Amino acid sequence: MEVKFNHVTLTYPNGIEVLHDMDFDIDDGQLVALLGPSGGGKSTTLNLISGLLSATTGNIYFGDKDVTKQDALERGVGMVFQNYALYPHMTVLDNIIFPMKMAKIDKATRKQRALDLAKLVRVDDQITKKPSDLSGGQQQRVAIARALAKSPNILLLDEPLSNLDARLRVEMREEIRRIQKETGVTTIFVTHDQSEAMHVADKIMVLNDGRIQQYDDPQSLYENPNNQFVANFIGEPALNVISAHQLGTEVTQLFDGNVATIGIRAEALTNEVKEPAIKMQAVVHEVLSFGRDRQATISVGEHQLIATDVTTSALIDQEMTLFAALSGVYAFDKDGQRLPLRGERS
Ligand SMILES: Nc1ncnc2c1ncn2[C@@H]1O[C@H](COP(=O)(O)OP(=O)(O)OP(=O)(O)O)[C@@H](O)[C@H]1O
Repeated sequence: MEVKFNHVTLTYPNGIEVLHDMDFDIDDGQLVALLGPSGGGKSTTLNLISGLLSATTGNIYFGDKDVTKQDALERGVGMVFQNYALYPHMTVLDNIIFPMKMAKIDKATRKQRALDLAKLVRVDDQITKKPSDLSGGQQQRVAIARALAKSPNILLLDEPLSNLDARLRVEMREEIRRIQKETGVTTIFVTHDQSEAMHVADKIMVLNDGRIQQYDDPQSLYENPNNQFVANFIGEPALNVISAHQLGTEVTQLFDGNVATIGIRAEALTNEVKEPAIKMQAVVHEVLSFGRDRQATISVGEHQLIATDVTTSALIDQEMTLFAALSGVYAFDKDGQRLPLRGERS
């Protein structure tokens, strides 16, 4: 089911507007991540979609239907929370059956559907166990099956992986993607972990200060960030940021507008010529190798940078010329808005 926000705002009872002019469409069948730092507005946005919160102004649509005034039950959403919230005294199967029992779906139908869902989320060999006998990942699978029990219009996941250890997180994010693709249910997923969002989502909405910073597919967010916030938030290691005056007009004149800072991706920086590239005088302090990865620490004037494509042949502690491939170099104005390369503005 398509979700549409039409100029939605939310003001909490304390009078503070925390979401400003949210205007977006989520296509039917997509997996969308709401990504941003703490306090950015992710949970508030999710709760507006679920109906747990009501929009202060603006309208929310599911497909062609205006659901702005509907509560969570009427909207038919399935929700999964970070703490699973399974019923501890019920078996896995009964946990999945429970919402269908409440909805008075007949016994045989609900049992068959619960068995099908247990199979879908791959806990069909665990159905007689209690939640406490399952691993965190298995509990989360059951929580997803339970949320899908009533065939929701939309599936909402609030930081579903944050209680799992690193290895399980990677496994479960692939599982969420698989389950979502198999069911085709439009799914919205809250996370503060950029790598999680980049791996699972068809599109990512980056939220900060209650505003959409950018809403795009993962590759475009990485390659073409709208502003300094998005460029900083997406990518590991974080973007290198250098003041414009450090690099001089030779670099700033490549861009249209008043350049305040330049951002350089760690993998764009190299000691071997890459064209087209900008040049800078730098000192390489150290090049460390970690298996197939490398990481160099560098200074350019007063700025400390991290580079992942500097070879071990670089001179250490001596000034040398480094190159930054233009595809990984972004210019920002004083407000952090991205400036285009000269002649690139459409
Ligand atoms: N019940 C509330 N009353 C007043 N302000 C609130 C309430 N809940 C959240 N806020 C404020 O709304 C803003 C957005 O919060 P929200 O919880 O949506 O952010 P978030 O991105 O989900 O953060 P987190 O990752 O920490 O959960 C914050 O400034 C927060 O302080």
